[in-house]
Amino acid sequence: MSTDVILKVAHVSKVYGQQQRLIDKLKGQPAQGVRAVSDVSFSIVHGQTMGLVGESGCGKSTIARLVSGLVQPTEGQIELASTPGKTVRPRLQMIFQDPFTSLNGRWTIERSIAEPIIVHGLRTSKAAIRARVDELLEMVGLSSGDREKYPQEFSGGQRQRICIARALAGEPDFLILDEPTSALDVSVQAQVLNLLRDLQARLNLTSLFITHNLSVVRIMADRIGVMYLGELVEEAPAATLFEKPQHPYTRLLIDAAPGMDVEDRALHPILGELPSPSSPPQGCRFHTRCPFVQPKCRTDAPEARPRPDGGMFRCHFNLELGQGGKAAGSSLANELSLSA
Ligand SMILES: Nc1ncnc2c1ncn2[C@@H]1O[C@H](COP(=O)(O)OP(=O)(O)OP(=O)(O)O)[C@@H](O)[C@H]1O
Repeated sequence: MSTDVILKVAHVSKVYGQQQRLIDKLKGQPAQGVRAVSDVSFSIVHGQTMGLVGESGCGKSTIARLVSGLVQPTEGQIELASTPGKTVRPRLQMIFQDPFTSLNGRWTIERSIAEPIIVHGLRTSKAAIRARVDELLEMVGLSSGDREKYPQEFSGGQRQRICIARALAGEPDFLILDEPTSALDVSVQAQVLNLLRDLQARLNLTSLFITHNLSVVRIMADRIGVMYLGELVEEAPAATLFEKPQHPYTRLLIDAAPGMDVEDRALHPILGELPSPSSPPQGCRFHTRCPFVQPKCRTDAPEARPRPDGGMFRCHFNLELGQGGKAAGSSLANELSLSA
């Protein structure tokens, strides 16, 4: 692995529940598994954030669980390295969606934040641990006066700040943030995102940021991966992905997100229903909803193709803006065309 690659995910797949159910056995049917993640590859270099975006059920949280080691891949490899210059085993911390269940309600804030410091032996004396807890509280916009309080005494946004302080207390080489602001009031989301952006820059954090919100991922990530039915269908630097999406699904998601406000919480629904991950369509998985579908798409699964910016996309065709540009009232399929 090159020196500054912290996370490398190579051809990873995850099938849940592959054991044959009795009912299927009696009916003579094969075991049915949910292929939650299929042949996903990406890398994250030191100091960068990769955003993973996609509709509910596309496999984002499964990627988080695979990277954190909570579940094992059915196929493929995941390698995690330490920050350049460090010699200890790489450390990973997670920040979850729900700050209400992520903290132990019987522990003071000080105990919650001090625990990773003690477990990893990062400070040893009582005074040094306390000083570090205070420093972390200040870093996330809270104060040393909050040390003796319990999680119940804080609002959702404040609790998420405490979860962030606790995650940073372990001095992780890698952070996974799984929908860290989705459970918060809209007014609080932007504050927590601003804090995370500030910390990213100050601490040169390396992270995987999972969200179903396109505007959030645009603000937070250096690179973005777009997932559809367990597959990474496009991956590219954030700026160029939004400028020139190559996969029809990415293009439709961007087009369907008016205004791109942080408050704009969910991905806007796009045409058609999401097929079941237990029986994904043959050929290109997106063909049942693609406005540009061609006969080949129904039979052949597209390989990953390179983008000029070093990213990749999985489509047999090239997406091009039509001659007339964006005409009012016309459908997306009329504005864009595919070329082989
Ligand atoms: N433990 C499990 N056993 C069986 N199927 C599972 C399990 N966990 C997830 N799945 C299935 O795998 C697919 C991917 O789920 P996953 O939670 O990774 O998606 P997601 O994109 O994170 O969705 P959400 O945003 O709703 O959490 C879904 O069809 C889900 O029902």
